[in-house]
Amino acid sequence: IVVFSQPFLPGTNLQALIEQAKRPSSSAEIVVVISNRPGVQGLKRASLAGIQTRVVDHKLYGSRAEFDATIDRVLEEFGVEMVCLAGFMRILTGTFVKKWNGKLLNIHPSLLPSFKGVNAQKQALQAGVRVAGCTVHFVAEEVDAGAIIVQEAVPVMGGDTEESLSDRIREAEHRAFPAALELVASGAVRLGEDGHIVWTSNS
Ligand SMILES: Nc1nc2ccc(CNc3ccc(C(=O)NCCCC(=O)O)cc3)cc2c(=O)[nH]1
Repeated sequence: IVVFSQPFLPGTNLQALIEQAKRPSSSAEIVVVISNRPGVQGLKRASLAGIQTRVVDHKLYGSRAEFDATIDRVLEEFGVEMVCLAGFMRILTGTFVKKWNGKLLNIHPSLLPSFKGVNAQKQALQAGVRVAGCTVHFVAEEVDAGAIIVQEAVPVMGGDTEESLSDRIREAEHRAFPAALELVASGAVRLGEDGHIVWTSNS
């Protein structure tokens, strides 16, 4: 699998995936970590774990299509079969998403379909919900609308701030993303032709 990360994020979702893929029982192996910016925490974490890294700086490309095509070339170079987006905040083109349909996972810090887009935790607080959480989904062309693989709920506590709620959701993310990685890498779950999740019978 490969993971994309973003500079200001601590790369803790990537770290959770690195630790999961290291388990002997894991069906996954992280072969490369790609970042769209140099010098990010995720690249350091990957190197520490002995995983190859690449930087594809989106600012060097004239279009999204060229940026995505370069990422696709790196994925093919490493023989990647599945991609995990961890803090990757660039919207991917339809061409890329179609090619990797059913192989591209993303984690979002809300119980989709509620609170799509950026600052989902803040949206939850402003909506006054008492239950929040995270969602791992297959990436579809429409942002944050792909088929849901795993969700985990967390309580919203009185006095919660965007930071305290984000920290609680992040703990859930570190369980949900590795769980989803295994479900898809092991073949227990796949994306059906109709765009819905298919659970293999013996799972
Ligand atoms: N086509 C497709 N691509 C994605 C790329 C990243 C993520 C991660 N979650 C994301 C959700 C939202 C955004 C967003 O709105 N960023 C501000 C605009 C940045 C830009 O101009 O690129 C980015 C990533 C999800 C998707 C997705 O659901 N579908």
